[in-house]
Amino acid sequence: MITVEKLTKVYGNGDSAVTVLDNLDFSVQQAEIFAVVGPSGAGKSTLAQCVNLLERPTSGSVIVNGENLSQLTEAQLRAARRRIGTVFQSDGLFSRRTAAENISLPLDYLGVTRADAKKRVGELLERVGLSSHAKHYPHQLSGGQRQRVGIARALALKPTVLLADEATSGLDPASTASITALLKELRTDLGLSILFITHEMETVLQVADSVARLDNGHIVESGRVVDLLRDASSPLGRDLNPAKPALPAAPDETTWFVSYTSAHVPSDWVTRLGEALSSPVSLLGASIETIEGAVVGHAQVGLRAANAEAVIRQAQKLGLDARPAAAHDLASTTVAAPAGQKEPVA
Ligand SMILES: Nc1ncnc2c1ncn2[C@@H]1O[C@H](COP(=O)(O)OP(=O)(O)OP(=O)(O)O)[C@@H](O)[C@H]1O
Repeated sequence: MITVEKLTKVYGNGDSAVTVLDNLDFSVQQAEIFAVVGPSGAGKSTLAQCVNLLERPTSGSVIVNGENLSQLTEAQLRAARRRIGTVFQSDGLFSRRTAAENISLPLDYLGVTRADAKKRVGELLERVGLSSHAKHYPHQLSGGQRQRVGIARALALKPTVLLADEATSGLDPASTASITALLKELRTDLGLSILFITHEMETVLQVADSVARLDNGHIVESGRVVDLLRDASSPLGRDLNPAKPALPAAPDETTWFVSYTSAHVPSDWVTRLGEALSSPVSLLGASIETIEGAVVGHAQVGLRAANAEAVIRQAQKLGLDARPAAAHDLASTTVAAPAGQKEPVA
């Protein structure tokens, strides 16, 4: 488990002091992937460096499995860092060493016997699905495979927590999907606490159980991904699963934005809503995901003459939040409905 308490990092002093991280508080539970997402300059790299104590926080604590890293001496810190596996954006592999030799490095450094290192490397290669690539050099591997080797190396000393700093940045979508799938597998099988730092919002949805948005050194919003997606008023929830292109509503219809706020939305809710309103409901577009076994997401529907309060009430009964579509609900490629149709028909 990783706990970050009132973590603050200030660079420089006096007039030139810059507060890059301001009082951050969050924790990553055992068997949880916690993403920190933010734009360039938000403080993500600084956070990563403070978590593995390559940078000393100005104040606040980083506690890993009950041990406050910020209070350790340099020697104690070197030992503590071994309990944190780190995966970086660029895999950082040694080009003249094979995949197996790269994975073996932390074990060699610790003086593990050859036989034990060989056995452990074999297990790790299997764990990341690269047993048949043990003797390949980095240039003979794809970007995703190199990153798998990087992950295997990060796991060599059996850490309980894993820090993934832009681990999928620069990978193509298929490789990203395979790395996020591997991280989820490791979380579940090994019970790892994984802190996943990224600027890629779409990857957060694929990988994370919980997420915090870092902006200008502050955590501006955080929560479990599934809860944020079910909260129709959450900007982060909206950004995690943005509206996709949808059809425009027919001239006699108004576009409504409908989001799943409950775990029990019936799969035939479009039909049921139409029946309850005694008016057909046209499905114009939808973005539905399954997270933690529950369906979450949103849809745009076209509604004909219907009382707005009745729409909201009937939708609520189905576990949905319904409101007339606002500009941010409509993807940029949507052909907007004529201006007169923005208000619900009373
Ligand atoms: N050593 C330093 N001295 C002074 N300011 C720094 C230092 N390192 C980083 N900063 C500043 O801290 C802020 C956050 O930088 P950081 O690299 O942590 O952001 P980031 O979210 O990782 O951005 P990116 O995604 O572009 O790497 C920036 O304004 C940066 O200029």
